[in-house]
Amino acid sequence: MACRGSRGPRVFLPFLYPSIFGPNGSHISRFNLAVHGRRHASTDPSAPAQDDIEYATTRLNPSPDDYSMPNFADKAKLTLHAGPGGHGCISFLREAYMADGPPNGGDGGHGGSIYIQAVHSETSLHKLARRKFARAGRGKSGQGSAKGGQRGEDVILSVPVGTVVREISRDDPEAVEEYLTKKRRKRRREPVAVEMDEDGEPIEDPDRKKWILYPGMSSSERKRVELPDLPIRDRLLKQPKAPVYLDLSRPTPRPILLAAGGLGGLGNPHFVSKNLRKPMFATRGENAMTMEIEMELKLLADVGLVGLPNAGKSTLLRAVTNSRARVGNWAFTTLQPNIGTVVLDNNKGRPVVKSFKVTAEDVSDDPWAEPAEPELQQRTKFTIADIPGLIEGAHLDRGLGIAFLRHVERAGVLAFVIDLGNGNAVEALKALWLEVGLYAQMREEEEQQREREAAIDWSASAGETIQSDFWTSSGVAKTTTAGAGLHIAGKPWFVVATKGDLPGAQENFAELRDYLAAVTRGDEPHPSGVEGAWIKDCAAIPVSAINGHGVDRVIHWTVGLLDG
Ligand SMILES: Nc1nc2c(ncn2[C@@H]2O[C@H](COP(=O)(O)OP(=O)(O)OP(=O)(O)O)[C@@H](O)[C@H]2O)c(=O)[nH]1
Ligand SMILES: [Mg+2]
Repeated sequence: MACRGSRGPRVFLPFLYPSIFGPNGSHISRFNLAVHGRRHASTDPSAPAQDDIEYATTRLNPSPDDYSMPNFADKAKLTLHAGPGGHGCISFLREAYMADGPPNGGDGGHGGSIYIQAVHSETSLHKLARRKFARAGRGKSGQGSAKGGQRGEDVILSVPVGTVVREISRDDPEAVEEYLTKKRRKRRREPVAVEMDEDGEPIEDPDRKKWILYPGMSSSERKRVELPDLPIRDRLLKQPKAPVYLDLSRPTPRPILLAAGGLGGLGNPHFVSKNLRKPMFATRGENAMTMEIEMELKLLADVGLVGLPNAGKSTLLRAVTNSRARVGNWAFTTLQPNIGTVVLDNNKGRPVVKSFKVTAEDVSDDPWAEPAEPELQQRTKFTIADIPGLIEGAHLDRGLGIAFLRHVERAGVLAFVIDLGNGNAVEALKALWLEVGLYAQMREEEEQQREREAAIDWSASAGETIQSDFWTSSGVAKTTTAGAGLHIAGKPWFVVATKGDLPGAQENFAELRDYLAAVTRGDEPHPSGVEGAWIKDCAAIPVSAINGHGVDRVIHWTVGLLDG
């Protein structure tokens, strides 16, 4: 696969091509040795320092202002207001020669609900983060001539695949009402004294507030009117059980309910009985729930690049993809994650790199359907996430902290990008793994805490509500904690030893390679120190991303790990 835009200076780097040149360097020609000696012998005082090497401005060595930075947010907090129901109507048929017609008040419309859907077309939460709240439509009230009110408009929040949704709090006035009504009804069956308020006045039945009385009634009529028991109504949609926790790691074929709208009130024809032919009342629409949610996007790339600041991660991303990530010779050039796509088939259907992935395609339209049998599919591309650099002590919130690691947490493969021209590569790798290990530990503790909290049932009507259980029944499962730290340390990983063109890179690389061989043999512990971590084949691939040298091997190696 040809590297994109590899038009740097013609530097010959034999150690980037070990398959052509034997380990003893026997095939290196005199000319090559001369070039090599001039560029890499760090002991040579005439060797140019890193900053002295002039690189032409190319796609891989762009000027710092040649980049694209789409809007991006990986966190959002929203307050959801479901729509309240419209009121029922009190009305009677009036026609010529029919002065006293039957009741014909329409029912109120139901309030709109709020749903969430994970779609591939969204890549960021910035639109929702700006919005702060989402409000579904209110149901319209019913009208005369048996005209039902219009339903409130539903709201569907479209979020990127990889979003985790957590409920922070909810206020469901109807659930509280339902609970109190049940309690009151139970008490009414037992003879009790009428409840009095502080002034000794009898407390008005709270159920009365749920009725609308005919506006033409006098106040004495209002006091005398006998209201029936509130009808028990079936909910169209059950509120999801608290606390909502959704891990939308796959596109959802249908929107998932977050907050159901209130039911519309009933018009007066519903209350006609043998004894009451002209009911002068209707019911009010239900109040709707308010819910506060927090969303967190964990990008779903196949490969995650982890490295110290200024290591060359963004340059590597540019070299293997069409990304226009910002590159600059200073730390923290990248401030938000970049995703690039490596195309393996040149978009012509003919594979350049053969790769297969196991898919359990979520094409089924039914979220409750059994997951489909996995099948083998030709992989035509894979994605790489480049995140801001980590510095030593990032877990203590130094630099930009370790929060960005959430974007590589779900990657299938981790690629540690290490600058061969900047200090000992082995030490750099250990420092990075330390931060990654601490991050994994922190996430696992958070997860356990959340599970403990979820086990406590705070709701009054515990176990009574039925949820729309998409997340549990369809396999979009809650994240389960693996053994301590293993959910990241258990992933396949490799090292991309970059800036191979710099002086001293070769010795540094040789030390790194020996160290990784020892880790693979089991002579050295895994750099994270986690027991049982992945050490099947720890490799280091030397590249010079700025020249596009060696980057094809990164692609082949990654594909091997993804397929493995
Ligand atoms: N000599 C040489 N320089 C390189 C190579 N790759 C990247 N650089 C330079 O290293 C500097 C940093 O590169 P970036 O790609 O921005 O590094 P980064 O890891 O993304 O940095 P942050 O985003 O700050 O974490 C730039 O000046 C690049 O031109 C390489 O292979 N050889
Ligand atoms: Mg960068």
